[in-house]
Amino acid sequence: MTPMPMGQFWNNVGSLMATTMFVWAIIQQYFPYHLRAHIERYAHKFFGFLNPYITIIFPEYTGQRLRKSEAFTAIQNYLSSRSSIRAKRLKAEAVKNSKSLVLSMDDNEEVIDEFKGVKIWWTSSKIIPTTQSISYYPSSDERRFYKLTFHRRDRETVLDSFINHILEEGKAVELKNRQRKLYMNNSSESWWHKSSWRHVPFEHPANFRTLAMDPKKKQEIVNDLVKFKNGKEYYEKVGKAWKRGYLLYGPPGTGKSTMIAAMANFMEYDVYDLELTSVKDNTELKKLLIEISNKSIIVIEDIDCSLDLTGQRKKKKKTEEEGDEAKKEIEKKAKEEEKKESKVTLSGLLNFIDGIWSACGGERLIIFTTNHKEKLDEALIRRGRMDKHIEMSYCGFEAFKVLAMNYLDVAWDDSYDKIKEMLEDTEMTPADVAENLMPKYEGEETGECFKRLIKGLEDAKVAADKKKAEEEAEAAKMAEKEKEEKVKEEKKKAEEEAEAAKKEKEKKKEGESGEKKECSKCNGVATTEVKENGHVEKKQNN
Ligand SMILES: Nc1ncnc2c1ncn2[C@@H]1O[C@H](COP(=O)(O)OP(=O)(O)OP(=O)(O)O)[C@@H](O)[C@H]1O
Ligand SMILES: [Mg+2]
Repeated sequence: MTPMPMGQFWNNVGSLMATTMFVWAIIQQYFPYHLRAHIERYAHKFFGFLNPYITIIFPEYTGQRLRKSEAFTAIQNYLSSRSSIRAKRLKAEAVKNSKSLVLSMDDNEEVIDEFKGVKIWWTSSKIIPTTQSISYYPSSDERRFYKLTFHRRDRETVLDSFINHILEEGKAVELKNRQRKLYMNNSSESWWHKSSWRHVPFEHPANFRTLAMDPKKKQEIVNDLVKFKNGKEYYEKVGKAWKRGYLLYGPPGTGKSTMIAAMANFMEYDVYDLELTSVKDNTELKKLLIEISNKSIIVIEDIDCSLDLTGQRKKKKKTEEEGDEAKKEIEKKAKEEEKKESKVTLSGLLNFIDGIWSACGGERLIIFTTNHKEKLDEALIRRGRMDKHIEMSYCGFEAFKVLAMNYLDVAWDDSYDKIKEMLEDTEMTPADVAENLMPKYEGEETGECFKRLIKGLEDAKVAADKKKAEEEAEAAKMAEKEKEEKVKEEKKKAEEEAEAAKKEKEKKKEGESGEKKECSKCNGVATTEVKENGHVEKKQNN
């Protein structure tokens, strides 16, 4: 048999395709829906019989688009190392302080992979819905996916070992290229954002070595973090979600935010900085929670100022005195403000931290910071929600030694004993100590910096003493005022009592003179006094 010429072959393929498309168009036009479904099923079977290739789809999101699929991310990372060799259109992303680029396949690209002699095709695609629906979230309908195609004779190799291989490799690549990120939540008004979080690379240089605090306390925190990081099995064993809450409290400038950054660097976690005031309501809070990845720190700074978490909304101001127009205007403004105001409640936040949803994903730290621990609701900081309470306090001598090393590169010297005494005597935040220690011009001497600190401490002491004296004077004034008030009150009470006694006496006197009159009336006849309806009647005795 003579082989078919190439031109004729392509002619035949072309006409076959044209016929198929024509037949399909007719079917779509004239066949009722249920018949079409039957035809489609059989057509699939028929083509499946002819087509020896199997495909597996890995969509980007799982569970009704709530969570990003781990498999998708792993494949993305795995392919990033492969596509640089084979794909022609690549997407580039800078990682690790922009020192290297990670390349991944662009949409609708294909790469050919090989594993144990088996040939595999990867395609990256996205489906853009054809329906002209009007949506607030135009881009959120795009569905990206990876398609894996292989010959059916390689089914075992692919399903049994290749898929495991890519997941492991993908995770390894992710670890290698991981650029940690700092996330912030999008305002609920910015509906055009696909995700609820935006991010920038996390590049804070803080670490536990440079963090100034009592070394024992610092070591305790480090031990706690290490225990948490290695605690996957332990948490499973005790049936607890793999998360831990820290409450950092203390005056401004004592290193709470610095501690968070040091923790993130130590644990190699991403940081999610949650701004509660821009979260619309509890449902949105849950949505944010679901999108948070594992190995992360969720931070809510200044929790006492974030929201009115008692569930009480601001009371409307009285507008009675205002004119009608002004009243309407004020009401309109109040309504607008209420619309903008976050409706997140305390119970919503409690559930966010320790509710059923909080167990979606693991290996998470939740950190609250506050300047006023006493203002927080008991339920919010109970163990289980905030497991460890860490007080960040004023700069002690140990903390000072760390700062001196950080800022001036000097170890402790006995000649500065004065500073030690002063630090014990004065309350100065590490932020202030650090600022005093920092050289102010190129080549400034260490001694100069210490002198500045001593001067700063002296000033702080004078200011603190002055403040204390003022407070004491104020307290004495208040006490004096209270005493005066008390004396006044007692005097008033005594006067009132005297007045009441006087009135009573007069009443009694009046009563007696009345009785005497009656007696003169009854002229020696024995009588009995009977009180009836408030009237006094005299009845003659029998
Ligand atoms: N314990 C500390 N160790 C090292 N540096 C510190 C420490 N505390 C404060 N600092 C320095 O002071 C600056 C302010 O500290 P930080 O922002 O961490 O304070 P904070 O407690 O978060 O304050 P606030 O309550 O106002 O948010 C930091 O930039 C840091 O350089
Ligand atoms: Mg802070």
